[in-house]
Amino acid sequence: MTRSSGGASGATARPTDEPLEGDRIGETEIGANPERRLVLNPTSGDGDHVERVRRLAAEYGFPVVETERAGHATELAEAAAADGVDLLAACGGDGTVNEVVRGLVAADALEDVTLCVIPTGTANIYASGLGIDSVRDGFDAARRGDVRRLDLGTADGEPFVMSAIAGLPAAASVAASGGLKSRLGELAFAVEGIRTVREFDGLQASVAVRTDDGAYVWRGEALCLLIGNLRRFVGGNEPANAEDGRLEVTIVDRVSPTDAIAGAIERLVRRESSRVATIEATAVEVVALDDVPIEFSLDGEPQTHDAVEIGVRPGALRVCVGADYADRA
Ligand SMILES: Nc1ncnc2c1ncn2[C@@H]1O[C@H](COP(=O)(O)OP(=O)(O)OP(=O)(O)O)[C@@H](O)[C@H]1O
Repeated sequence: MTRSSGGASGATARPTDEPLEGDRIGETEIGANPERRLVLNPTSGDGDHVERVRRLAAEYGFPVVETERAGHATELAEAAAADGVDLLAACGGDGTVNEVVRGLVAADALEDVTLCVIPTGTANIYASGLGIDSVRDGFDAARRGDVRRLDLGTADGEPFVMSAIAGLPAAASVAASGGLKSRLGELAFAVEGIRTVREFDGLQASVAVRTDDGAYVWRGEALCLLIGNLRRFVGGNEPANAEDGRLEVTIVDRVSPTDAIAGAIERLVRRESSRVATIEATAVEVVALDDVPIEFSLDGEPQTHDAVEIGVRPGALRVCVGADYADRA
């Protein structure tokens, strides 16, 4: 079963000037003057955003807490939830958003805290899927308070907002340079993969996918496994629908080492082929078939699993979206 289109099945597109009843900050769930806080990763992107973000944060009424090390944004988000913050800004790239959401999950605060995203990372793929293309956009989205409930992916309970990928792109992601990543996003991982493809043995895995219509099991050697929540890997670069309670699962078969990368790139950015299967799933179980654990990238952050249960929590995350979000969903 192939995902039908970039449209929002289940999510109704609406004119951006029409208020979303019962969901606007200041009127209902968050209160007229929400307690705000901003978690700032000073090292994200090229790192030259700190002063500007601090200035805008003051203008928009966000007290700032700054991370001091990797993983710290999770602790700061947990603390924010414990302090009764209603509106929490994640300022950084996709990794920072992921860490902040981890903190909200750990604090069991997804219902109490609304996330907004201030993009200062390298790729900022999640922010761009929300219709937020600049730091100012992020603050404006928080001020407008157009809150959507977006699906949250999970891998053995660990959250991901954007994607979980395994195989060559994950293996190569460590090598992807910032500049290339910025220009090409996930594709950069595959481009960098040219350098590592000869050492990449393929992903020996069983992938059991649950769909609305039943189950699908794939076993074999994959070049990569791409699981998107907001991110779409096949059929164009538009964001996927993250309000449908589904994950878009793409399996790219291993092909001969020489044309593997060229083929993968073509398929990743353009269309499906006989070597690519795309399925809309509610759950995925991935098990390594050899004794090599599978390296995953959750929103760009590395993880290793012998076996992993990937699922989706429909509408679990309250997120401020940008003005043109509805057009993209
Ligand atoms: N103060 C800090 N010092 C060092 N590393 C940090 C600090 N704060 C956060 N980090 C780490 O920075 C890493 C990169 O952050 P992030 O993903 O947000 O930016 P990016 O890689 O530039 O952007 P993107 O993921 O959008 O390409 C994360 O793994 C995070 O753990």
